[in-house]
Amino acid sequence: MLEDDFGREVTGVRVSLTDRCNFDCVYCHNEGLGDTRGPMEPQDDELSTDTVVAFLEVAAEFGVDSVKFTGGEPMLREDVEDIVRRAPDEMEVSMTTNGTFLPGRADDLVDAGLERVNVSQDALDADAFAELTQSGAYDRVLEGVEAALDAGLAPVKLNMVVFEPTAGYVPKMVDHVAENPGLQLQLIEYMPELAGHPEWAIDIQRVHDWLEDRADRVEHREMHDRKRYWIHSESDADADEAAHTGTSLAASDGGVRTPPVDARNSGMVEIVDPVGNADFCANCHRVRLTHDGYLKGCLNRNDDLRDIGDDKSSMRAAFRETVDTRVPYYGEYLVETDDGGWERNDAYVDTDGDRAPYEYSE
Ligand SMILES: Nc1nc2c(ncn2[C@@H]2O[C@H](COP(=O)(O)OP(=O)(O)OP(=O)(O)O)[C@@H](O)[C@H]2O)c(=O)[nH]1
Ligand SMILES: C[S@@+](CC[C@H](N)C(=O)[O-])C[C@H]1O[C@@H](n2cnc3c(N)ncnc32)[C@H](O)[C@@H]1O
Ligand code: SF4
Ligand code: SF4
Repeated sequence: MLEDDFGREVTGVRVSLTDRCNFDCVYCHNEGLGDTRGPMEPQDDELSTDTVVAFLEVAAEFGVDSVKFTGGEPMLREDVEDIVRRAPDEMEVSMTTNGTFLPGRADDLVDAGLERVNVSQDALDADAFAELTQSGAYDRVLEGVEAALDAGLAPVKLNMVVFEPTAGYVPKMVDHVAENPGLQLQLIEYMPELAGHPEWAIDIQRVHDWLEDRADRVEHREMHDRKRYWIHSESDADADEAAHTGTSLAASDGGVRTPPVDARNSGMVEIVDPVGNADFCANCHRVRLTHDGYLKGCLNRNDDLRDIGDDKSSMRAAFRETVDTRVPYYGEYLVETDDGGWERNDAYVDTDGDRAPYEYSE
């Protein structure tokens, strides 16, 4: 297993299969690949099926035991099933998707070896969903979640980005997963680093505090030192109160409610809180492959992109170099200033990437 200079072993790879998407979510960081907007058709710069598989085989040689397929929207590619089928047996294979293409394909993905899936769902309300994703596909996403559950993917995690426009929906989403066996929830702190709009962020600690108050059990996940809360669902009356409390989660004075009185079921809620979190970065064990064949050591960086080339020897070299040079983003690449802000560490001002950064536009 390869380890970087900060003692972080690399155990996972995240592979963006495309930078295209059928949604245009207002918050999208697109895993650092620039805008998702553009043609929907397959593009010439996308890695071939064979290249993705060869890269995974190289990663397995280095002891990597999990792969996450992401995008853009990974299921816009017709060969996802093929790639999953050909992934090394020793790897846990998962995918993060907006869910719209799961109906009709979830069974084939399971046959191919997909073990679990994360589906992005930011709200339980069609209008809010449409506003956030700039799409009218709410019902289709719900069908996608059902298809994933029916196909036996376990767990099915709902990914919800928590920021000003969604914070009010947190309590309902928490109840939703507590009431539906097979579902789990990831509350993802809004990351403005690539997407801009820092003013949309809310204080994620308030969500931690609120969950802590409701949880029967709290666990720490080794990866990123993330916290997991096990939550009972509430009676309908409590859910109404929780929805009200959710509105106050978005308000500056915060909102903490009393524990549930009528517990029926239990669900897992995990908080993904990377922003300004040096502990999160100190426990980061994955490298990323872009849709057009560049390795990067950190989601937030685009100045260290390394071409994997076409053959396994260049892939091995790029992998080793990427691990050798990867650094925790918060705490090392960025260092905290006296006034609590973050500035780039002079040691990393001269970077040696092979490629110009991907671009975003408003
Ligand atoms: N900054 C940062 N954000 C991350 C990292 N991993 C996940 N995230 C955030 O969480 C989002 C959802 O991640 P997913 O790809 O669904 O899955 P995951 O939580 O990383 O992995 P699993 O829980 O194991 O499925 C990402 O798109 C990021 O916004 C990371 O290493 N660094
Ligand atoms: C970039 S998407 C790619 C996969 C797929 N299209 C989807 O939406 O699930 C991966 C995850 O990143 C999350 N995400 C996108 N932009 C984000 C941001 N600015 N802050 C936090 N999470 C974000 C999305 O919610 C989604 O769960
Ligand atoms: S569905 Fe995923 S990739 Fe597409 S715009 Fe939304 S977050 Fe970005
Ligand atoms: S080092 Fe980069 S990719 Fe890893 S957790 Fe920190 S911000 Fe995320």
